[in-house]
Amino acid sequence: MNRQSVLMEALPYIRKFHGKTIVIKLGGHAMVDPKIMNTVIEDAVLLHYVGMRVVLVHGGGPEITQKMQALGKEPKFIGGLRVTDAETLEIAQMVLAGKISSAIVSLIAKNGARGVGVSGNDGGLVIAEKMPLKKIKVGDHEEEVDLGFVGEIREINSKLLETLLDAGYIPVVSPLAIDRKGNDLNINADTMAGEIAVALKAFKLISLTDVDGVMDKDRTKVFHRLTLKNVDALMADGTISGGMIPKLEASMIAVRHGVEGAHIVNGNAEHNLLLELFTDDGVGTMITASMICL
Ligand SMILES: Nc1ncnc2c1ncn2[C@@H]1O[C@H](COP(=O)(O)OP(=O)(O)O)[C@@H](O)[C@H]1O
Ligand SMILES: CC(=O)N[C@@H](CCC(=O)OP(=O)(O)O)C(=O)O
Repeated sequence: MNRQSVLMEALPYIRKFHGKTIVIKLGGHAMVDPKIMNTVIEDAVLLHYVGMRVVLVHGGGPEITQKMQALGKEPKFIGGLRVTDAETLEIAQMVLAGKISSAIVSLIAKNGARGVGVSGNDGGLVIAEKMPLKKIKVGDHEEEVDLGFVGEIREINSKLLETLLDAGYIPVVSPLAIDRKGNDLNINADTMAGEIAVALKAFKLISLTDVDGVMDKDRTKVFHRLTLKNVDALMADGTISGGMIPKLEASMIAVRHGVEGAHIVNGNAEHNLLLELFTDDGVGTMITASMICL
């Protein structure tokens, strides 16, 4: 394709997205290579400069896991959620709000825009409650397990984010929350991104991860377009597992509540964010309420 066609393909999208809110979730597995991470932030800053209201929500699961292991703690996940004791919560706070958020804000500055790191507990942004006991299958019976300091979101007060966006900042949100008594809770970053997209009435929710999109059971084929009904079926037949579960649950919540499209994209290839948004075919998986013709 010549340069002119590339531009002509992108321009209608640039016009359509102007002034719209986009929530981009940076998965921990998509933040491994510093060079690619820089191109992701470069793209996010470009979206900001073409007039989109960009909110970044970051993860950091792999780095929390690494720190836990270095301290001799064994990480445990149930349904894609980390079992979080008091010490693990402290590690999560240090890694997420202390390190990753600050690094992203600096990268935004290097790319010529202004980012502000906020955690779910800043300004009462995310109010959650401790998650109730989860039922899991052990052999032929069910057991109830306590996930510890993991939160279930009850309320998002998006005013803080709107204020930052109105003032021209790119908010960088860490997946932590507080309960109504001010106790800290760990939140899955996909869930956080989905709920924030709903609260901000975002146009798009983009999840950058380490796979090319939602794949079939033997992981040979990527589904480029899925409806809510398709996702339900893939969840039910066991095609979806591990970290993809909260990602797709969050995508479904977002789309059910008015977000036009939730996208799962490989963040480990340069400029995939732009290719997904500004080309007709995209590169990852787009989830919509029903099949739409482009
Ligand atoms: N059907 C599926 N298609 C693609 N990936 C899947 C699927 N089911 C489970 N996964 C897993 O989900 C992972 C992405 O989730 P996760 O590890 O939590 O990423 P992130 O840290 O980017 O949020 C993939 O690396 C893959 O192992
Ligand atoms: C409750 C829960 O699971 N919290 C996550 C928060 C970070 C996260 O979600 O990071 P990724 O997006 O990289 O997976 C955790 O502790 O790993």
